[in-house]
Amino acid sequence: MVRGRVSRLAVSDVRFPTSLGGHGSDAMHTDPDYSAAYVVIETDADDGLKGYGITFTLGKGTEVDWSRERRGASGNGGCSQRGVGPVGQAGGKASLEVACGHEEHMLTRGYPAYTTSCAWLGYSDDTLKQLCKEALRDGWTRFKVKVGADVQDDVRRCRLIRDMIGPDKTLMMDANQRWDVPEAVEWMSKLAEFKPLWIEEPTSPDDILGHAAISKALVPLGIGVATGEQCHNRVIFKQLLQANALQFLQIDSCRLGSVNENLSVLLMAKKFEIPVCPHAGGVGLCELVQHLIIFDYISVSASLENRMCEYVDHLHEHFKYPVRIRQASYMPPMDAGYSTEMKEESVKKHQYPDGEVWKKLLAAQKN
Ligand SMILES: C[C@H](O)[C@@H](O)CC(=O)C(=O)O
Ligand SMILES: [Mg+2]
Repeated sequence: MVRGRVSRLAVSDVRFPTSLGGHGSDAMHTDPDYSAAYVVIETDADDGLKGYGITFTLGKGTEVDWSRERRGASGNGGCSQRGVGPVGQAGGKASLEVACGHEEHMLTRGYPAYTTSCAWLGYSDDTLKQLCKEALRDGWTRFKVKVGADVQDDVRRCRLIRDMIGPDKTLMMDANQRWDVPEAVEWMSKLAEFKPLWIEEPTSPDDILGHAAISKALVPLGIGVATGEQCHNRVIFKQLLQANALQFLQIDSCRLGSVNENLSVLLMAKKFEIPVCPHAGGVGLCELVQHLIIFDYISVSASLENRMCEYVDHLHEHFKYPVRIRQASYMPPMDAGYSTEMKEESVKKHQYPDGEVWKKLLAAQKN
């Protein structure tokens, strides 16, 4: 039920200097500062009802989103008044019981995750080894490594990570759109010995037929194609599915405009029997997408086969309701809402360019 009317809208340009540590770096984005256009919508409701929205960017992109949101054009973020949807609305006693069983599974075991935190492209070999060691100790069994800038370097780093994690753990690779179609096939034939489950974003995210050609060429190597983190609407996903262009579908909670757009993609993936393995990380993407993927399991796909959600171990401390990871799985959020709300103090400190953190950094750069 709607309570109150919108009385104020505040947009903040929030940036985190992740580039300083090489976090988030890949073949295309060598020095990203994980950032967000963060929106707070106030209402005149008696109980002080507020909504929160977020759009993830790599820094400069916030300027674009910021001006759009001030004009009221964006709807990418989630207003945090809803959590994982009510289970068992599918109708009938049988489906209600199945949904309750799946809900129970989530509550006890959580939703399986993989980590990207060990192997950003800008990390040294020593950092990669150390982070793999720690991740294995913490129970991680699925790992993603960034590739695509230099093939010899990729061979070395993939060998390193495969040696660290052993032959039985799952390895994924992510090229962040760096290649053209023939290059993607050639490059992956050189990395096939490391047994990747998928190559992610092998080429331009808009090249649907290119993805289809790569998918076809990689079948004999046992490598799937994953994509979706840059797909901005359900029509692109529809065409990717129709063209057999992907074997793993990666929704992104902020890139797709609204929860509804995400839900329609979940339904299409179910129809085409393609597993959804969401993109996450960035600023708040893990917090948001956990709701969607747990909903997918309970109410849409009802399967965990070949499914996992990305996890990146940065910036959760800035959220009021951060994700909870246990044994490499997302434990269902227990608070109402879409987990979008950031801590006021974090927003204040990281405002660009006037927050405390940026004032210091920008002054140091001048000297
Ligand atoms: C620039 C981002 O860090 C990007 O590398 C993230 C990504 O591709 C992923 O997590 O997948
Ligand atoms: Mg990616």
